[in-house]
Amino acid sequence: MAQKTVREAALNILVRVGQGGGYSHLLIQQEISKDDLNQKDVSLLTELVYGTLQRRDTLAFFLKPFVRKRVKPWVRWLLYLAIYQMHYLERVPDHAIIYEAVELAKKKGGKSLSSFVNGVLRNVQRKGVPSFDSIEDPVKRLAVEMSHPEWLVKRFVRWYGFDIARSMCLKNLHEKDVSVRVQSTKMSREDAIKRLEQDGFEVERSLLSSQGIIMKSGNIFRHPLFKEYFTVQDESSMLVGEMMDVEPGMFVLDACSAPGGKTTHIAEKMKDNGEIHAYDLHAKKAKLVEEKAKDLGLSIITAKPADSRTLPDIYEKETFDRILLDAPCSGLGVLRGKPDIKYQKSAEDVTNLSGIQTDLLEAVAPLLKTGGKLVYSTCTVDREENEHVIQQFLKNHPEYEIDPSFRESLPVVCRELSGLSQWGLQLFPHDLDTDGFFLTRLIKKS
Ligand SMILES: C[S@@+](CC[C@H](N)C(=O)[O-])C[C@H]1O[C@@H](n2cnc3c(N)ncnc32)[C@H](O)[C@@H]1O
Repeated sequence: MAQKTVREAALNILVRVGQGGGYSHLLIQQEISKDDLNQKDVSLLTELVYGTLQRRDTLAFFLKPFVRKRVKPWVRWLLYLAIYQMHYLERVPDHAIIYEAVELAKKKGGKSLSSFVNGVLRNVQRKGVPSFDSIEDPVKRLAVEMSHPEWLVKRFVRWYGFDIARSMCLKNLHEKDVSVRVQSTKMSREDAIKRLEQDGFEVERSLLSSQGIIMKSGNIFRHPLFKEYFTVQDESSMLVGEMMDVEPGMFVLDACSAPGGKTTHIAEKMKDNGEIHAYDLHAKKAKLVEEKAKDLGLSIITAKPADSRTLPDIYEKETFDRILLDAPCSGLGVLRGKPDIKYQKSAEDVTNLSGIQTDLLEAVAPLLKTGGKLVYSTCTVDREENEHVIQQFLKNHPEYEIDPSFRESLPVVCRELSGLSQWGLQLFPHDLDTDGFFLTRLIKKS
């Protein structure tokens, strides 16, 4: 695909995301599979879409002094796309970026629009973008500079203070390395690393999971062993499987399991011996868990659709040795890979989700055996969905406590992190370059 066409494809995706017509990561995936893109095109498309979307609010601030009238959404996205490249990317000279934007404007909107786009971009080039110093309020300034909505920045600052909020927002703007988990009943991590290095990949060992490998270069999705031996999973998610403290032969419940990343990890930890009962609200999603287990050659997982709030109707009390509640959440920890989320979620969503998380926890808690362990996790950095859910639960359930061995069973690199509290571990994206993630382990006292 010619570079100009990649820019057009990027613009089309941005416009669709802006209209609420799809998620950026899925639309990029669709575009990649539709066209025969080479690796360079794929990288450029991904960079243009994510970069522009990640910086949307900053780009709007940059553009404001140069556009006084209302413009159509696609024209606005075209200008954002061009200013993103002019301001943040060094590879392409400004005149080439402006030329391509003007050509695109001509193709989509005719001569007068192309003159408008040309005029705006030439002005931006000549006068430069406005300085953030013109925004007096520090929270507002941070929100604009880091392109995060103000309500969210306010919340981050309220929970964690200005410095952590700033580091987190900054990290959210940048892509992270892909990490994978090796199917440990089939291959050791060392053998996997040897094989990948022989095949030209650069990799690092994860410090959060003995099965984790961080890909520093190379496209793991195209590796011949990918489907049967590897699962793409953030290191923070791998930590959940590690912290489940399972053994072969156990009876395990995974209450919110799709697409099955953690379920299959737990099965691997159990050496595919025992039983895992996996549920997800949607039948289609529960199928994904079964398919994932099949690809990896794991036999102990049974996945079914159900609202896990109804599981007490299916199971006797004190049935399971281990329970995982990897709860549905706002996803505010995964903004690096899914920038759309920051513009879509609201404080009200967070509150609603914390209600669902509490209900799920209340429903599954009676199903744990005395002496059994329950891991609660989310991929968010919001206290209302994390510590507050756990605090409230423990207040109402004196039979439960935080597992006293939780802290010492964490990997060494996690033990001094600022997010480690009496309620669990809040991983920030800037701590260990993972997603933002919360996890804790409760134990039912005997
Ligand atoms: C964070 S995701 C789970 C990710 C999964 N554990 C993994 O590692 O691949 C949360 C899941 O909970 C499911 N879910 C939401 N509400 C639910 C409910 N009431 N009962 C069961 N599953 C639910 C969603 O469909 C979603 O797949």
